[in-house]
Amino acid sequence: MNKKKTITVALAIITNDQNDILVVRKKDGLYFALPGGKIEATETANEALIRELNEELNLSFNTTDFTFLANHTTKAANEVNTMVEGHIFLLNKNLTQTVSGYAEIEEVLWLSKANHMNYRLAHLFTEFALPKWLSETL
Ligand SMILES: Nc1nc2c([nH]c(=O)n2[C@H]2C[C@H](O)[C@@H](COP(=O)(O)OP(=O)(O)OP(=O)(O)O)O2)c(=O)[nH]1
Repeated sequence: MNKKKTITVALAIITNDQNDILVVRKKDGLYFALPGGKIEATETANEALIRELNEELNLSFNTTDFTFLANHTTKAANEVNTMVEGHIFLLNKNLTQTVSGYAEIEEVLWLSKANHMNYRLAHLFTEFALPKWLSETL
């Protein structure tokens, strides 16, 4: 039988004062996705998130800056025959600083309610974050 692989990731929903959401696109990636990445065996989801945000965006946070929202499992973006299990966290305050991408990040974008339909978004984003954001229940 063809058993699908599952990748476990920690992801952040980060907003600014305009209630835009921060999304990133990796080099060679087709989809914009929530920032974050794979959880290593030695760390909690929250610790992985802090590490990944530092590596990808050079942002420094404490674990208490985030509230855990939910786990959501769906089809992985950019990977064949793979599922992704996202541990999704919300940043407790709006981000006010300018953000740039580092390491494997090609593009960083503030997604607005006016422009989100113009971008190809990872399944996890469209299934989990988008409906909550649009209905203002984040
Ligand atoms: N960051 C992020 N990754 C996602 C989302 N949806 C989704 O399927 N993925 C997939 C894409 C990648 O296969 C995987 C995350 O891997 P990654 O490459 O960001 O993680 P990493 O930096 O720890 O990985 P590595 O390449 O160093 O091994 O999860 C999402 O919304 N955000």
